Amino acid sequence: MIEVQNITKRYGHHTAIDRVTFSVAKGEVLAFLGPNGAGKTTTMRILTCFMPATEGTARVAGFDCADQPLEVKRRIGYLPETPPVYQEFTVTEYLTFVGRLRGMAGRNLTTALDQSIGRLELGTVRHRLIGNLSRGYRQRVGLAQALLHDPPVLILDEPTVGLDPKQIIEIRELIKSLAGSHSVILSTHILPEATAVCQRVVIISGGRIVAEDTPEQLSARLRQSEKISVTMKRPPVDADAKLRSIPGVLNVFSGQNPGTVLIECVLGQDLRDDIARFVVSNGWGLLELRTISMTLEDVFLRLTREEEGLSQAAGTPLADPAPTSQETTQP
Ligand SMILES: Nc1ncnc2c1ncn2[C@@H]1O[C@H](COP(=O)(O)OP(=O)(O)OP(=O)(O)O)[C@@H](O)[C@H]1O
Repeated sequence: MIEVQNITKRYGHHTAIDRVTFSVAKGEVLAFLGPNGAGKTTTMRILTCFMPATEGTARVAGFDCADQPLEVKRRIGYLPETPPVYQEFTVTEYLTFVGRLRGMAGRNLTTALDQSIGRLELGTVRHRLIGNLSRGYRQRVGLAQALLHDPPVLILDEPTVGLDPKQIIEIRELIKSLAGSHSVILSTHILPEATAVCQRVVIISGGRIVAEDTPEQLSARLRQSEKISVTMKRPPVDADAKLRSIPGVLNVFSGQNPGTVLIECVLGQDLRDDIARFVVSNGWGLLELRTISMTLEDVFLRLTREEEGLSQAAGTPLADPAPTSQETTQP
């Protein structure tokens, strides 16, 4: 339903997104997860035909976002980060206005309005001015306008930001209820949101996709990953490279504490013995060696710490991450 192929967007000399590729199937809810400035909004704006990509193609329901924007927009409901609501309108006035912009009229419009108001539980406030509504209700009005024309594709940019916990749960439940009948991209920087609501997660950092999988697979890989933290008294400058030569070692990351490294090992192999012998036989002074378990959050942080030297190739699987010199060894 959504096909994004190698899109790059440059603002002047700044590359906001770099060869981003992903797809969303019919009825699937995809989380687009990344820290601030990762390139989420830029990607959403290209998909919603707000602006063109510098390179690459984006297609929605078979239509090209750059060449067939009207066809694309007909099939998309978009909730930007700040809901595009007019404070001076009542909820009904505003949704009627949006419906007319979408070419709806008469019975069609009335039915769509009632459905949308019912779905978002806006009945009690439908005649109130939007400017007098709480942040949560305004967000619901924003969602109501996105759903009004019952589009097959929904693009929601940080839909729960600024909501209270009860409202967050309600909005998440609503998004979950859209799965199956709608293809949804949910942009978020909140990891639990991605795992709670979505069937698949794309992690973007520094404008590049650094991981893509189901939340279950991401978690499972981490649970099964073998991670060993080693602290040495006298490691040589090339200790990382040397440790990487031990059979079964996938990657070695330098820790923030001098002398500490995090070693990632092949799944299912306990290399503590090999590593201990290697360090001791080289006379590096073994001070501490322990296995650590990384949570999904840890890996998300590592993958998204682009300012700290991340150099992952796009789509690199989590089980085989590229080394970064800034890795911490704390779980
Ligand atoms: N109009 C613009 N001109 C120049 N640079 C821009 C523009 N819009 C975004 N950027 C830059 O592009 C990068 C990606 O921004 P983008 O807004 O897409 O990130 P984001 O993941 O949506 O972050 P946030 O969650 O903070 O909105 C950032 O470095 C940002 O400063």
